[in-house]
Amino acid sequence: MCTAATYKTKDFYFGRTLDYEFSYGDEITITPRNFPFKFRHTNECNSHFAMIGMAHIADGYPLYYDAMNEKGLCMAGLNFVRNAVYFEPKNGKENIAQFEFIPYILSHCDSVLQARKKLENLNITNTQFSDKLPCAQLHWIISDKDESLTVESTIDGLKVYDNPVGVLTNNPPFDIQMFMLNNYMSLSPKQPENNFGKSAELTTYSRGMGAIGLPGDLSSASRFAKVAFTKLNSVSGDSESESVSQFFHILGSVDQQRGCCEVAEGKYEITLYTSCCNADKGIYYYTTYNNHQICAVDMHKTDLDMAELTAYTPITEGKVLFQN
Ligand SMILES: C[C@H](CCC(=O)NCCS(=O)(=O)O)[C@H]1CC[C@H]2[C@@H]3[C@H](O)C[C@@H]4C[C@H](O)CC[C@]4(C)[C@H]3C[C@H](O)[C@]12C
Repeated sequence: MCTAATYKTKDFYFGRTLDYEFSYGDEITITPRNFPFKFRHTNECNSHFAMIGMAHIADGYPLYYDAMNEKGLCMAGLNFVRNAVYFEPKNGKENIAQFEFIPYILSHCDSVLQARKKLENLNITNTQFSDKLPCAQLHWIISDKDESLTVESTIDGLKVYDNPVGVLTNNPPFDIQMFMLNNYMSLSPKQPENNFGKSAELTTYSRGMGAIGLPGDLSSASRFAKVAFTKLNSVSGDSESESVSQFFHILGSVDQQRGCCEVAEGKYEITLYTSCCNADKGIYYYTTYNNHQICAVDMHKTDLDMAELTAYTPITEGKVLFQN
């Protein structure tokens, strides 16, 4: 399972948890402006916006899971198993292979508005990166400081939804996830009033009772409601450290601990990493399952006019800071 969220203070933040039972070999990858993107079915692009994000690099190509570009446009792919359908290339369409979708949008678009235009004529194709890497079944969130979209390629074609809550998890399809939020509209960070019945003498015996009914399990529908409630009610200072700290707390509300989600005999899905992009500053923050120290890579500390990728292996072991 995975969860993505946005957050706005002085700057705009975007990130995701990557929940899975194994890693493909992830690297924080900077694609500079002159890296040649040889798209499979459309014109190659040798000069474009630079981007940074988490990717698996295969044959020198950045297979991004989530990323932002230098203009502050952000995007993440999350599992959408059994619902994602990709098509053969179609005449008259901009045909983009599933694995090219993040690089294509982030190299060409400076905003969600521009991405929306690109999506009007886009067909996500079932072209595999290689025999060893079949198509991942995903749907996507595309965000900037002003708005978010959800993109789903299904049997009915490409669907583009406004995403007013700025969150995404996995199944069911996005319109159903949004509809199910109706069930939670009476939840509140404030203590509840007794609306149950006048004759029942009910008291608030604990703090936090306004959100009783907010799900806490790890299913995708439950994480959607949990993280949306947490994000929409989040309060923090607007400094970089307060904002980043709060962002990790928002996604921490749907963190997956080893042992709670068994996917095969003795195999468990865990939060392999959590990312937080400062989309205004081009900084990619992350933590990993065993490293809670927030680490960061700043895209502007590399030469963005190069043609070669720069990759950083995530620091996966944490250190305890003894004070005595
Ligand atoms: C496994 C990841 C999604 C995690 C997730 O959503 N888990 C939820 C599990 S569940 O549904 O709720 O059961 C996805 C996100 C991005 C994916 C990767 C990216 O799409 C880039 C390439 C694409 C290639 O086609 C396959 C390898 C790959 C390197 C993908 C491997 C894997 O499918 C990734 C890493």
